[in-house]
Amino acid sequence: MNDIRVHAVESINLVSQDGLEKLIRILQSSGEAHQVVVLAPFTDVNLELNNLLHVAMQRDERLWSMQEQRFTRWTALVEDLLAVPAGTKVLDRIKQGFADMEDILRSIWLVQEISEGAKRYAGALCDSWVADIACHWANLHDLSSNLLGYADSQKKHSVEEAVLFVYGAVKDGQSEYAAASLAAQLGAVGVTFWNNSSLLHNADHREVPSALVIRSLSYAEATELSFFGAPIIHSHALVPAIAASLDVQLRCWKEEQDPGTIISKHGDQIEPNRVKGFSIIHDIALINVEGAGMSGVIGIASRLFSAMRKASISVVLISQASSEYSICFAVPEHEAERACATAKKEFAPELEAASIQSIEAETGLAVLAAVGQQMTGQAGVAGKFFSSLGKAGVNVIAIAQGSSETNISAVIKGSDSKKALRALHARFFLSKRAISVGLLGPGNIGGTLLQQISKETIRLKEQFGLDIHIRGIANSRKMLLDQDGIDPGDWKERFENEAVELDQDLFTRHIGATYFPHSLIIDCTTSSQLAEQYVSWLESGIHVITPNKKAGTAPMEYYQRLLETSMRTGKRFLYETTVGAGLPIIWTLKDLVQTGDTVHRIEGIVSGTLAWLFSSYDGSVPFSALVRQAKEMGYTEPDPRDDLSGMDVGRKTVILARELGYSLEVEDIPIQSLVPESLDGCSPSEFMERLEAIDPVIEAAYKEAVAKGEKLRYVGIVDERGNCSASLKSYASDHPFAQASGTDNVICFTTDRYLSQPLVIKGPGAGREVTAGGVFSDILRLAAYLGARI
Ligand SMILES: NC(=O)C1=CN([C@@H]2O[C@H](COP(=O)(O)OP(=O)(O)OC[C@H]3O[C@@H](n4cnc5c(N)ncnc54)[C@H](O)[C@@H]3O)[C@@H](O)[C@H]2O)C=CC1
Ligand SMILES: N[C@@H](CC=O)C(=O)O
Ligand code: NA
Repeated sequence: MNDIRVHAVESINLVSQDGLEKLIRILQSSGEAHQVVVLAPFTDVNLELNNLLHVAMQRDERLWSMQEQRFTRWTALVEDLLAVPAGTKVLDRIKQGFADMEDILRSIWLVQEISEGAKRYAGALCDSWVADIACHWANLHDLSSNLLGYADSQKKHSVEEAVLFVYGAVKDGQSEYAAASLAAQLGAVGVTFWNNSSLLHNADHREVPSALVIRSLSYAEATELSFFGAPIIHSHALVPAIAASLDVQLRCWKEEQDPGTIISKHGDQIEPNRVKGFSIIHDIALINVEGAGMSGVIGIASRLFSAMRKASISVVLISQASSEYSICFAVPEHEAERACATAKKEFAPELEAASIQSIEAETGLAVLAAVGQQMTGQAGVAGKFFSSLGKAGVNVIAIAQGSSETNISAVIKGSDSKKALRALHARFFLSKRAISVGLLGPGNIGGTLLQQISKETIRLKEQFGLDIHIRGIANSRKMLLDQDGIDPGDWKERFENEAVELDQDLFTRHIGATYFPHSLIIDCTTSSQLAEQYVSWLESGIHVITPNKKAGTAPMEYYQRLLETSMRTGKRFLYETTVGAGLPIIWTLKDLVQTGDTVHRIEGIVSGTLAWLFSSYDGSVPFSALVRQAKEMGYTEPDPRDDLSGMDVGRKTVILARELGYSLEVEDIPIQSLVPESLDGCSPSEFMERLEAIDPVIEAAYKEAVAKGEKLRYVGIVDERGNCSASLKSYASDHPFAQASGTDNVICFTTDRYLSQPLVIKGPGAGREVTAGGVFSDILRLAAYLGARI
């Protein structure tokens, strides 16, 4: 076998430096020693040429100036691209070509008619210039090249040069057929079809953005997909390749590095998926022929379809009930009326005799097909296909399975086609642990979480099959939605440019899309209004993860409903970071309770902000200045009054007490506020401006503690009876609380098992990294529930 590969380059602009450079790169990286490039007329060149011929036919005086402009453009191009002497030779040929063209234009002008021959000649002339330029360019880049007209190439059985450019007499769209035929004739190893639009995906990637590139197909699968409207594959071009058992590569010019799809004899056995792809034919009508008198009568179907054949109506799909009471078949919608009329004419006697009752067309439909040779005889594929459609609420109007069993087809409403494709794609191709994620509040924590996810996405997918698709991000005003996923490493710019006004319902519906195996909303806000939605999110199948304390401290009635809904629906509500940020507080407590320990008392420093403020404050820098720093560092609540008022600590103690089964409300517990009354009612920004008012209060408390040789610490307590409190205390310097530094939280659990020596958890309890890390752990915990082996 010759070491030759034939390339068909369709609709690709080679007449530019970028185009030529890319071509050389591609040819140089191709493994074969000899390459044949079959050029198809570049559409723009073609359009310009057609226009010129028409102007000549209309005897429009502008013809000659147009021709002059073309000449200037072509010569400038050659001068730009090619050095002397190669350039001079090409230029001479172009000059000669323009002289010939002038003769052709004059003859058209005279006879006012454009003959096919003139068109072909002019087209081939342009192609030959493109080939000439490309050929010289390749020679200049150390690829020995030659060019040949298509007719002459038909006599070739070997290729000597590194690259042979074949041009001319190939109509647009047919270069692939010509290339495949030439490849067969030359005994090439394969043929590559280059297109300029896209790679071949397992579903239309404009409708299913997460569609994947199909890597291998058998001839039968490729033919079937092309019949069902898959772009890129032209089944007629496959014919010579199939006859010669050639491998066919489908590649995209815009994605030079991607190896694309290989179509080969045994291509169905390479990829593990039994279903290779989904395709859809839009604008279909279903013609229903119904009548009790058809049952058992021989020849009805054959009369019907031969009538369609005679009328040249292409029948896309046929489905007949086994009762033979009805036959329905799909035709292109624009043929619906003619198909009905043809059938009515054919069966006029039967209609008259009422043995056929009706022949009617239903329009606005689409045919959806699953294609894959390995589906054959596989129980369950059809079940999965139809149950996915059912779950997505797509009504199946008719069903057909090709006798080759390479496809299963369903007729559905055209308006359902996007929904159907997405549902099928998710079910057949997305990992079972693909999660549609919506992030509310891309601030300190949410923003850092996105960074962390961005760094780990690939590893999580490879290691655990966990496929995180961030499909929505929203702040309090705007939202960014994306079907496939927003790159978490690059969300900010997209958010700034593309985000639209926030529509909470739309956001939730988008994240909860049924065609994703799992959905999750991460609430990184402090919003109570959002916390009130958790129950409905869980009800609609969306898991919830949050560092927001508002749901955990909502009125008991709602809180209990939330837990009950999570239990009943199996959708998770995870909130580890609501106490002690990333520290494992909630899960430790749950473990103690669930393993039968009795928790008597929880006492601790649970505010990272207050911990940092009191361990940093020594009177040298005003307390207010430290508060500003704490906010800068991302320790405080969005409104730092939530920390300084003790409310944040109060909320955390309530969350812990509720874990122990106590029923209580935040409003009912004593909380000591450090915020002077004068600052209570002002706005958050005004509060920050007038923060100095807090300094005397703290200074006095600090001096008092120092006088006793103690340190100030703000602590939360859940006592033996479940009473909670939050207050500022002072501790002797050998007390574990006094020794805490930075944002350290220190939480002591006194239990039956940890009685004389309480169980102590200590570590940073606020900050962007640790908190986002804690939220991320909750995501992985969720993934583990969903079956990931993490
Ligand atoms: N900062 C920390 O160390 C810790 C924070 N948390 C909690 O994490 C949450 C987030 O805190 P930060 O990131 O520091 O706050 P932040 O102020 O930096 O970010 C909050 C984000 O929420 C958005 N937002 C507010 N209301 C919204 C709404 N209704 N819909 C959509 N977006 C809305 C804001 O636009 C902002 O993007 C809070 O609940 C906080 O209590 C929990 C543990 C530690
Ligand atoms: N502002 C809070 C953040 C964590 O919940 C704190 O300082 O602890
Ligand atoms: Na925690």
